[in-house]
Amino acid sequence: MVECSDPMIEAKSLSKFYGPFIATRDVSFSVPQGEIAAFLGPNGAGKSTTMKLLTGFLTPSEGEARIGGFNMAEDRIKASELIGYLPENGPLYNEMTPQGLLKYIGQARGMSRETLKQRLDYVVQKCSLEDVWGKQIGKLSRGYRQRVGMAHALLHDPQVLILDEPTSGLDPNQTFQVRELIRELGKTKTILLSTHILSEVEAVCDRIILIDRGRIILDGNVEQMKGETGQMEDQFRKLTGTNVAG
Ligand SMILES: Nc1ncnc2c1ncn2[C@@H]1O[C@H](COP(=O)(O)OP(=O)(O)OP(=O)(O)O)[C@@H](O)[C@H]1O
Repeated sequence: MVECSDPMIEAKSLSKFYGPFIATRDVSFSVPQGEIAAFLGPNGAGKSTTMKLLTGFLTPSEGEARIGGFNMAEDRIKASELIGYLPENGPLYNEMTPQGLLKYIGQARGMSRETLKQRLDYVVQKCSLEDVWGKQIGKLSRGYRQRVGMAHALLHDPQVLILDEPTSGLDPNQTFQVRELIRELGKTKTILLSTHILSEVEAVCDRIILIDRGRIILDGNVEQMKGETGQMEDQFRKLTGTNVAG
């Protein structure tokens, strides 16, 4: 367990340019230990790009990503060990089964047999994977693939979770279950999650970071996000000038 006086998640002036196109510009925020922060913004605002920069899947054009005080560019292995990352669409190995994939990942991470068994039991139960444990991932529904991705992110019991639309593709029962799981995990972990479901934010998050066209336009609590009308959707529309994504 890293005891860290620095923020657990820190974006410092992160910019990502694709040729002349600016995906993110000067994105700065930090999430302290034990906080659940929502990362909101319209489609194409730069949420996934920022999450990929924070997790080291993309290299920033400018700026710095820090996890648990470790600079992702300089201490990538130490920083990565602290992170569980649920990417937007996989990557999952379609020809493997959840059982095969998660065992393989646990072994690659150097887990002992006993620890791996305990962690597999935990993620199977928490992510409700019993029914699909031996099926090919490529043949699973979107919701089940999402749950395998969540199990992948949780397997090594990381201190920091970066979850890109964790409830996307889930039915209402599963959405409720994952929300409860995130709430439970938030008691001990630091979480940054992106979502388009504003009710979810109110239900689980302490903090809201809103991005639009690559720039942070609000960083505050739920009350600040509700604004004058007391409705997050109104404030979202007002600040981003677009329709609320559903
Ligand atoms: N490899 C790339 N090359 C060029 N442009 C890219 C690339 N990857 C992302 N972009 C662009 O960067 C912008 C930000 O994309 P990003 O996926 O981060 O948005 P997002 O906020 O996660 O959107 P969504 O809510 O739709 O998932 C978009 O305009 C996207 O088209």
